[in-house]
Amino acid sequence: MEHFQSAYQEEKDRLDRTLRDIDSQLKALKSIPVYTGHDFTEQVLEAGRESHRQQLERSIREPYFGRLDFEEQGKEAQPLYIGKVGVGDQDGGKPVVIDWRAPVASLFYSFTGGDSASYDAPEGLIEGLVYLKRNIVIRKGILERVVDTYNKDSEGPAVSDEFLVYRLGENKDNRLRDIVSTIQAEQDLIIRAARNTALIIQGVAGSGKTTVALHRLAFLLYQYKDQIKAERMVIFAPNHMFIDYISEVLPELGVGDIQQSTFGDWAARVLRLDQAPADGSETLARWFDAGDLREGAWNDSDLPGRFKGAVAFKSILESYLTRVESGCVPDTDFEPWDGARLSRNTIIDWFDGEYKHYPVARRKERVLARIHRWVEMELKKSPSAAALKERKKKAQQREKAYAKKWPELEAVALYKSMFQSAFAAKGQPSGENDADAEILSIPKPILIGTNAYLKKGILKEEDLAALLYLHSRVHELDSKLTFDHVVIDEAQDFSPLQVAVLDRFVKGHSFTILGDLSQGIHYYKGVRSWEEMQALFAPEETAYFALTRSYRSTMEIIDFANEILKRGVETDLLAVPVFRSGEPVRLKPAAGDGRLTAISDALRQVMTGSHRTVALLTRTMEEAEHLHAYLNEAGTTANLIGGDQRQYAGGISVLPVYLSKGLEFDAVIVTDVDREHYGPKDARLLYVGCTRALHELWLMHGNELPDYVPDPVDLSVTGE
Ligand SMILES: Nc1ncnc2c1ncn2[C@@H]1O[C@H](COP(=O)(O)OP(=O)(O)OP(=O)(O)O)[C@@H](O)[C@H]1O
Repeated sequence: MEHFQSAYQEEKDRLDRTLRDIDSQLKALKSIPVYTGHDFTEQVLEAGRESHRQQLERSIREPYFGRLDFEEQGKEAQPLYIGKVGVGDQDGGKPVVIDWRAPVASLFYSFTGGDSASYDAPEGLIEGLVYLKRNIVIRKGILERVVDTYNKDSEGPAVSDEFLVYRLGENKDNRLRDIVSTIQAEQDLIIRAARNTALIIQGVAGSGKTTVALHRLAFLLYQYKDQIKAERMVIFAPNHMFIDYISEVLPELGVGDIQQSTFGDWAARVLRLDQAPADGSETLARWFDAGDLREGAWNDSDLPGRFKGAVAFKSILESYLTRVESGCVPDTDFEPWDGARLSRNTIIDWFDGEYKHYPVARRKERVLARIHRWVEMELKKSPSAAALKERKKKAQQREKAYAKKWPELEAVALYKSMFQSAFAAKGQPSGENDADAEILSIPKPILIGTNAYLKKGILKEEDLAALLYLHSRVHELDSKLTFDHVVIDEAQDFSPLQVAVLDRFVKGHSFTILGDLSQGIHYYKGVRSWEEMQALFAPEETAYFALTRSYRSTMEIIDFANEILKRGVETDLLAVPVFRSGEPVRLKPAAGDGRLTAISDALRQVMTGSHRTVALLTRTMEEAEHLHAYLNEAGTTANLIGGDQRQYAGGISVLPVYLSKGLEFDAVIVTDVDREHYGPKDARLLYVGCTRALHELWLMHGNELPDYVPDPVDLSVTGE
């Protein structure tokens, strides 16, 4: 007790000193008049002062969150205070607060007890001793809590989770938050991994994948500030509401300007499409409406998304491109007017010789420009002004007609013509060359289906990766469109071809790819194993990490969700809970006429707690609309969330379970947990729903529970 009191007093004194220091730095900065003139050097200095001012203003509210007493070999032990931003002392000398991303700060996260400690620094491995690791909670400049997680002098467990459990027990509002004060060693390894590697991370639900990815971006920007720019980094997320949900973490970490996009939106920008083709509503309905629609559609060759997302599809595109390239130059000489002739052989020499190293669209452009120059030279040889005029006119017409004989080399046009020629060739005697054979390997139903909608000018989400691949092969990539680093969240719903295409847009395979195969509910397009992604890279270009601890939910919820997985999906990817106990999971009947009343009763009971966010997860969109209307009528304010939702407002949300992926709520009520709604293949979907809950989980069930829902008597589940 005495120790804690003295620790508290010690930290309070230190905090007062730090705040005074920051305050006087701020005052000094503010006393310099803001420069508004045109001198460039002065403008740069002013921008530097402004960003320093902003940093200090953030620091003064919460200057640091941790302390580490470290004795570097051969030096004296000293306390290091670690914060979200580094603060130097008034004279720019010794740091008062160390940035959490600095090499020495990694000890704060990686040290888990023991006699010696070390960390990697630019100058090599630094070794020494850790005496104290302390968490310090400061809110609005006031010291709230001091918790020692390691003290060399005291007995007991080396590093305790007490502080982490305290943080996890808090209620959440409508945004994801930073975790700088409690990053775990396994997460820190990923955050600080080297830049030029494709990291592939399998993390169970709630293991912090999204959070870790965002912290990694902030780390990369700090560590490689001269080589990486925020605007050239991107995080791909599944939908706009999710982007809104994560939108505050990066600014909190002091890094803005990082692009956040869905794959569809980005593809539409690159391909200059008017609109991003989304998963069609009929696809979603087919896959997420309860019932038998999906039966018999689980083979890859029946699933267009799986077929078009496979790396094998890339070789089909390649061989089609080879065919297009070899047949690009029209099979006639070029005659700008009668009597003048440029032989096809000369044109082929240009196309296949001098310009060979350019992408094909550029080769075409160059050849046509050269032909034009040749025409101009020839025109100069005209015998009279009248002949010149006449020839010029003819040449213009014929150049235009000749250019038209070249194939159109835009991605969409190429893709369409590929399907058309495959369609036309089907049923004909076997292909004349290898290229034909490749194209003809497209399964018939996919060929017929795709050709039919392409003809109508429709594109689907499943076509985007192939279109981007074609685009990147025929055009030179605009450097404005390339990335320094790419994060793919919910990557289990990405296809290998999507990643292969992105690899063409990113420097040095600099990827962070995160997902959870147990949450692979977009089965019709996503990956089935991480090897599918790993195979895209050479072994030395990629690294695999697994996150198995789950931080979001209580032990009761995790045990329950794990059981669903064990029974419904054969998997060894089970979550290990942090020791945080809460309410038992509740199973309540809600069927027939009393269904809606039972659900709203459950909601009322849940709302008596201190929860700030509660979700009602229905099985389909239609049921969400229905339930929402019912609650509204009963005077309960709730937000209905649909597929095109752009913002997440918190409070009570009603949404279909498949849209809840990636989000979390203090309490979750899953409705209609019965065999009619959750068929044998829906265990993953129910798992996603259950793992959205932080503190409380209720399942409202009809008459017959699916086999994979555990018996309330087992586990710590209460039922009725
Ligand atoms: N080290 C940590 N300290 C405190 N909280 C953490 C830590 N790691 C994760 N969390 C919390 O756990 C929750 C889950 O994190 P996050 O959403 O990033 O996980 P995820 O793996 O992306 O989840 P899912 O796949 O289920 O969507 C968040 O509330 C996050 O703040």
